[in-house]
Parts: sequence; C-alpha cells; structure tokens
Amino acid sequence: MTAIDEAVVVPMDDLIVGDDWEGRDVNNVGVINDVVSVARKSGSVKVTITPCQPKTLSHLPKRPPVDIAFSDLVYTVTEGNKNTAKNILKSVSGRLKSGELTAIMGPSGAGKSTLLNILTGYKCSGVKGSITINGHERNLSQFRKLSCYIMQDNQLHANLSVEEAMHVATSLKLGSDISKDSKYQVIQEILETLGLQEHRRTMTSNLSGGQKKRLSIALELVNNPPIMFFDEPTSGLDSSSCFQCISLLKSLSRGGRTIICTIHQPSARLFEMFDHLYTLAEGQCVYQGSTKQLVPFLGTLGLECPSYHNPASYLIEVSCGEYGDNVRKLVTAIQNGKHDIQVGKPFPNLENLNNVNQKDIIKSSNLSTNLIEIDKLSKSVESDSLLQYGGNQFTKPDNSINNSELRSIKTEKYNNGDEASDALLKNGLPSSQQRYATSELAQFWIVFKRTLLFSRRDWTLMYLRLFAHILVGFLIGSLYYDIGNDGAKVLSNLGFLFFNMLFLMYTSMTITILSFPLELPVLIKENFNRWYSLRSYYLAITLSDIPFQAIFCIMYVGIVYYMTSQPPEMFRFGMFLSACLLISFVAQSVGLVVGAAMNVQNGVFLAPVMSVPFLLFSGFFVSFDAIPIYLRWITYLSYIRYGFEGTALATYGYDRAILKCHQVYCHFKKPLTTLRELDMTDASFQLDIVALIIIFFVLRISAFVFLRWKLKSSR
Ligand SMILES: Nc1ncnc2c1ncn2[C@@H]1O[C@H](COP(=O)(O)OP(=O)(O)OP(=O)(O)O)[C@@H](O)[C@H]1O
Repeated sequence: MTAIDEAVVVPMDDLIVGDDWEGRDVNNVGVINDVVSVARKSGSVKVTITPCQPKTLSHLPKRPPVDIAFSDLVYTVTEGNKNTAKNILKSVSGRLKSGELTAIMGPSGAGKSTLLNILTGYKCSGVKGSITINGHERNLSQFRKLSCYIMQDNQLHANLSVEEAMHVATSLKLGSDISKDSKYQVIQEILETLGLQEHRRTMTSNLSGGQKKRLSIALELVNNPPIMFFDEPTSGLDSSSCFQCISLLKSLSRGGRTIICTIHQPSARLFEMFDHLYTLAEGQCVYQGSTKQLVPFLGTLGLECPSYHNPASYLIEVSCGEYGDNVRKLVTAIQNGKHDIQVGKPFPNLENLNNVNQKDIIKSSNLSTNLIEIDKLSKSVESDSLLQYGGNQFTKPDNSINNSELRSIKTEKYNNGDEASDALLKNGLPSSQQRYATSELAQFWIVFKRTLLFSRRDWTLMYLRLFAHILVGFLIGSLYYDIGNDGAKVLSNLGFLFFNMLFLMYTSMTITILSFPLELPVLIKENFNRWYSLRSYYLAITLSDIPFQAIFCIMYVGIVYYMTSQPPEMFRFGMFLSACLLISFVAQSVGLVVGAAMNVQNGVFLAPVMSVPFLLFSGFFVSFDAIPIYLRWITYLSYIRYGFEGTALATYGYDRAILKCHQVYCHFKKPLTTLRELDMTDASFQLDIVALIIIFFVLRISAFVFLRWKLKSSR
C-alpha cells in the first residue's frame, strides 16, 4: 500500500483569498487553472500546489492596473413642475480595486445603476463629489479610454456573425498600426478564452443569452480595458449561465482588471465568488468590504445572519427594513462607504454605535450628524484622506478609521510609485491625444461597410423596395400610358408629375424614419465605449442608403418616363431624373430628422402629417398667385414644390414644341400655356435644384444635431 491513500483535485479558486496584483500589467485573463493536490496520509494532510500555466491573452495591448476611489458622491435630480430636488445618492464614498471582482448590490431603487452610471462617466450632470483614478482626480476623457461599460441588454447587431462582430470591434478599437495578423490572433485568443470559438460563424441573433453576454464582453476586451463595468450581467440568465458569467468576470479580475458589476441578489454560490461588495440602500452605503467579512461584520452590529441563509439575501432583507430600521446603523458603521471591511483587519470601532439611540440618528434623507462630523473631520485632516482606503496601490488601506483616529490620520502623500503609475497609465493608452483608436475616415469606412453588409443580409426590405418601385412604376406607366405628348391630356400629365413627387417622398421618408431609433441602443454603447465618433457613424449610416435609393429612383423614373411618353430628349430626361433624385434624398433627410428627433410612435405619425402642408403648397393644387400673401412663405419651404416645378419645367419648359392634339380644341396644346397656368413662366430649373440641395444639407445637419442631442439626453 502506498503512503498516499487518496488524492483529490481542488480548484485553486477555493483556496485563494485575493491575489495581490500590484504592479502587474493587465494582460492576463488570469483563468484560474492551478490545481491543488490534497493527499491524505494516515490522518495528516499534505497539500501540494501545482501551478499550471495561466491562460493569458498574450496579444492584447498592455494596460496598467487601475484603482478607483470616490468620495462624497451626491447625485441630485429635479422632479415635477416645482423642480423639487431629489437626492438619489447621498454622499457615498468607496473604493474599487484592481484585481478584484466587485459587486454593487442593493434593493431595487437603491441607486445601483445610478452609481454605476456615474462611475463609468455615463452620467455627469447633477453629480457632486470626487472620483479619483490611482490617486489622481479623474480625467473623464482619459478614463473612458481605459474603461468599458457593458450595459444590461446585450446591444449587438443581429445581422453579424460572432467573428464579423469581432472583426469590426478590432478594426475600430485597435487601429491601423496593429497588423491584420495580430488582430486575427487577438480575435482567436479572445474567442477561445471566452468559449465562443465554436460559435464564431453563428449569427449573433442566434446566440443564447449567456453567449450574447460573453460576446458583449469579448467585443470590449479587444483593446484590453483595465476597468470593466457591467450593469446586471446575470439578468435573464439561468443559474448555470450566471455561474459561468461571474466565473468569467472573476477570471478577468484575476488578470489585474478592475471589474465592477451591479447585481440584484446573487445566490450564495455566486456571492462567494465576489471579492468585494458594495451595498447601497436608500442611496447610501450600508456595506463595503470583503464578501467574506460580511457575516461577521453584521454580527458585530447585532444582526446575526441565520445559518444556511444566503448572506446576500440577508443583507438585502436588512436593507429593506425587514429586521427593523437598521439602515442608519449600517450607514453610520460603515461611514457611508468610507470604511472598507477587509479580511485580517479589525472592524471599525462600533462600541458607541451599538449604544446609538435612534434619536441620535437623523432622518435617512440626510446624512447622520455623526457622519457629517466625520466628514468635516476627515476634510480638516487631509482633503483626500479617503484615498487611504481608496484602492490606491501606493497607499496603505486603513479600514479601521473611527472618529478619534481620523483626527490623527496622516495622509500618506504619494511617493515615487505614483509617478510610475501615472506614466504607466499614459503609456497604456493608444495615444494620450487621440480620442479614438482609428481615424475618422477609417471609422466611417468600417461602419459604412458594416451597414452595407446589413443591407446585403437583410434583403427582404431591399427586395420590397425594389419590387415597390418597379410595380408602382408599371402601374403608373399603364395608368398614364402615352399621355406625355398629348395636348388634350396635359392636366392628367400634371397629375402624373405630382404623383411622382408623392410616391418618391413617401417611399424614401418612411424607410429612414426607423434608421436611428432601431440603431440607437447599439450606437449609445459603441459611441460611449469609444468605438467611433458620432460624425463618422452618422455619415456612414446616412450615405449608405443613398446608392440604393438612387438605383430604385432611376429604375422607377426610367419606367414611367418611357411608358408615359414624356419628351424623348436626353437633357429633359436628365432634368426630370435629377429633380426626382433630389426629392428622394430630401425626403430621406426628413425621415432622418424625424427619426433622430422623436421616438418611433410620434415619428411614424408626424412625418406623413408634417408633409401635408408641403404637398398643399407644392403648386399643383393652388397656383402661387392664388395663395394668400401671409401663407406664401410656406411655398418657399415646400421641397415638393421645387421638385414639382423642376419636373414641370423639364417636360414643358425650354421651348418645347407644340404638343399633338386629336381634339377640336386643345387649351394646353402650347407647353407655354401650361407653364403660365402653373405660374411657372419665370421659374428657373437651376434655382429649384439649388433650393433642393440647400434643403438637403440643412436637413442632414439638423438630423445630426438632433441625434447628438438625443444621445446626450439619453444619459
Ligand atoms: N431621472 C430621475 N428622476 C427621478 N428619479 C430618478 C431618476 N433616475 C433615478 N431615479 C430614482 O433613483 C432611484 C435609484 O434608481 P436606480 O435605477 O439607480 O436604482 P437601482 O438600484 O439600479 O434599481 P433596480 O435594481 O430596480 O434597477 C430610484 O428610486 C429611481 O426612481
């Protein structure tokens, strides 16, 4: 019989209690694959740790570890007609350290998402307090290059495969100085590490919820951000997928990244996987520290977590007031996030606290007087004393600060290591001056190609548009067959010219109304995570449909022009076509403005309704002279009028010969008579074209301004 009776392999994760990642670059996924062999030999246990080669993402750009600290964060919104202020976050403080997986937890409405939005920089207005990065006041622009925000709903383009989505992400986020081969390696490595390799050809719309979540992470991982924020990463996942998802986040944090996620109420199994817990209740911090210290800490406050009870659930129950009014007690104990409860460190002095009478604590809408006092004290000691436990790798954490001790705290000013960190931070950036990894031209080209790919994939709409233009073209051609050269049918021909405007306007406008509303969630995510500028995106999206619309319009005009026997002269056809094309493009722009300025319901109703005055003042129903003077200005805004006038001039202007007539009297036999009846004798085709071009540009610029406003107001 051998000396070793039994050997068990235990995941290293079960034994490690927080690695120290100080000074390491964030280039390691840190998948924990070390194993521990536990051998039992006649009652004694021999533990052998066999380190395995950690799974690394060797091709990712090197990034420095980043610690975040925030102090006295207040977030206020104004509500109602009287503009009453509502405090959502009430002077909370805290720290989020690199190499740790942090959960922001709390009851519904506690302010988790608000805090996350503020920390990511997604919300900036109405925020007071300080946020520091590695001990320095946060520079939002630089911070956003170091961080990514993965929002709750996986905002992915459905018409791309996993690999294509990764290609777009690498092209946009890694820049042109990195070779194609390296980008390919990055994609392969990330997909392999995140278990998506075998799904690389699957369309994102066909992925499961967990796979979508992993893909969202993979897309942001390509430029290796040292800080990753997740809003409810486990929402909508089953327990097994939740476990996989949190395991992945834990692995990422083990690579030295700062991983922060909001979570509603994790199971006990998930809860144990988090290193750091930040809990909010009623906009205040009720616990900050190691997950392992939660139960003992609550115990010191007389809040005994029942055996076999999930500590996370217990804390939420306490925060919801199920065991009495303990929120104020917890807020005071943890100093609204200024304390950080750590393993192996004494708890804050809670003696006085246990005797705290409810009378000593002011209403929860304000900070306790105790806290305010502490705040004042802390400020008087050193303005940034919070940084002592603010996760800065060059300061010593002190999690046992109390009232008296605060007075004696000497803030450790940052030493040489601080400069090193700063340099590392700067070196870790693609370029400190550049906002995006690629030039705007490159961004435009990548997004443009992606949009064309969507159009190719989603051929239903393209076929429908093609079919509609050809079908309606033949229908109109048959209805107005051979009337273009008949002096007796000029009025019908004018009806045909007006219908062209109507048809081209509606088909172009209704297509683009939905362009932005459908894309907005992905646009918000990608633009916020610095994939591309809004300008590049806007140009790509708006220009990508122009060729298609032009082709459909040319086909339609070609059919109706020939079938209705309009003058067979090339220059007239050219004029007719250019007026029709411009009407299409202007109507597209109207759709874009409406889509950018309002939501889908309002837009779908308003766009056609808003077009009615333009149709009325087009010159077809009422001639210019018959319009009351005070309403004439509308005709100058009516793009339909310019289009109608342009096509009328193309068919009846420029000394067109007398029309054939098979009736005894033809009033409109002379084309000039038609123009006179329409008040178009002095009209200029060139002016119509210039007016349409000006309206086109004004609308395109307006759509951009509205889109930018919408993007900002969505935060
Ligand atoms: N713009 C606003 N105007 C008024 N109240 C707001 C606004 N934004 C947030 N709130 C309020 O702030 C509180 C915190 O909201 P937040 O979304 O951060 O909560 P949460 O903890 O993430 O909740 P949940 O877990 O249910 O998502 C809520 O009571 C919410 O109604």
